[in-house]
Amino acid sequence: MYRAGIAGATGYTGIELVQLIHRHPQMEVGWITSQSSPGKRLSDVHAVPWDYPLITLEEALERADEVDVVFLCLPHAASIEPVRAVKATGVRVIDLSADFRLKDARAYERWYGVPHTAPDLLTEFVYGLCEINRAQIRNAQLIANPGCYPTSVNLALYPLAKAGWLSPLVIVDSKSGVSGAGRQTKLLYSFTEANENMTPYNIGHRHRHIAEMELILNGARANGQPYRFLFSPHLLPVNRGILSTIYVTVPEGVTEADIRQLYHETYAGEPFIHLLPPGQIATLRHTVHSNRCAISITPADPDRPDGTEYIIVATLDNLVKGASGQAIQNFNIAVGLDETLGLL
Ligand SMILES: NC(=O)C1=CN([C@@H]2O[C@H](COP(=O)(O)OP(=O)(O)OC[C@H]3O[C@@H](n4cnc5c(N)ncnc54)[C@H](OP(=O)(O)O)[C@@H]3O)[C@@H](O)[C@H]2O)C=CC1
Ligand SMILES: CC(=O)N[C@@H](CCC(=O)OP(=O)(O)O)C(=O)O
Repeated sequence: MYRAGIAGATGYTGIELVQLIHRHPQMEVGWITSQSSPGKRLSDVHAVPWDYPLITLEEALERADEVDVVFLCLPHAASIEPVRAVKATGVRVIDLSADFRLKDARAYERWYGVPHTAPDLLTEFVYGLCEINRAQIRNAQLIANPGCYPTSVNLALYPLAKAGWLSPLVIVDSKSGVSGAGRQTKLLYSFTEANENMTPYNIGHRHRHIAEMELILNGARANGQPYRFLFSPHLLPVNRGILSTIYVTVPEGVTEADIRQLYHETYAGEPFIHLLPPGQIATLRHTVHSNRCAISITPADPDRPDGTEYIIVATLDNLVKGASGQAIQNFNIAVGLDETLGLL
């Protein structure tokens, strides 16, 4: 049995991890932390039947060697020092924050607005996008779990980028459920503000998740100019789920059948990629509460069979494939378990 420590277990990704670990036949909870409620029990904070004691992060780090893996479910910038402490014990780390996703400290500072205090560790982390980086994830000690929006966009576009069929300007329109913002009290995320409304935010070339799209999709491209991303996220009044609508133009002569074959070949045998057949479009219900990413491919104009414009729609659950489910998948791959354990 593998024992897991969860830092930030009272947050949305943390409580999701606790639930997933309870379904996992070879994992159990070691210790869990809270910033504001140490001394209480998990069942005092969440409506769950598990009353693990909540301890401080400091105490947890002293007990890092009691577990086989530490999941860090902390706000950005709060993971950096804990990573140093856990790394020194040799225990595996899966960081759900963005602190170790980028390879370059300047990019981190540009997108996150603060200098990175452990730039030496950035290149030691593997970017845990399971379907794309599986080989590097095997046996990795330090794994940076991807962001929720970029998981949807990168899985949706990776086949096109790798084939050199992705147009240089990538326009992405995404919607996220409110849990994507974490368990916070900002007015924008209150029920009365979010409900019966839809709010675009950080639209264009402003959102920090563009850095992860650049990392994976520019990395997949064999040659040519880097892609330019226009990415417009929206706050959608549902609890969970991400839907990304992506507008692409493929080269002349590439047919819908070619594109479908490319996606089927790229994702052959992938347990968590659901490619929708012609005529179907991915919806939130295809993926909420699952670790799946659903992808649909739709020619833009039904009257132009030789048209080159397509709309790719990708959906996932931001707390599962977009966070804690992918973290478990990463753990399974890293230690050599069947990667679907606890996730089906
Ligand atoms: N929500 C989502 O859909 C996704 C989130 N992520 C990333 O995962 C991480 C966690 O997100 P999420 O679960 O939503 O966040 P939440 O705000 O819901 O939870 C944060 C957790 O961290 C604890 N905490 C807060 N500040 C500190 C601190 N300074 N030191 C130690 N513990 C602290 C909180 O404790 P308490 O509340 O008990 O005080 C809580 O347990 C973030 O980096 C986020 O960007 C990634 C993908 C998707
Ligand atoms: C709705 C909402 O606010 N979503 C968050 C994304 C949350 C997330 O995934 O954070 P990471 O950066 O760790 O990936 C946002 O747009 O900032």
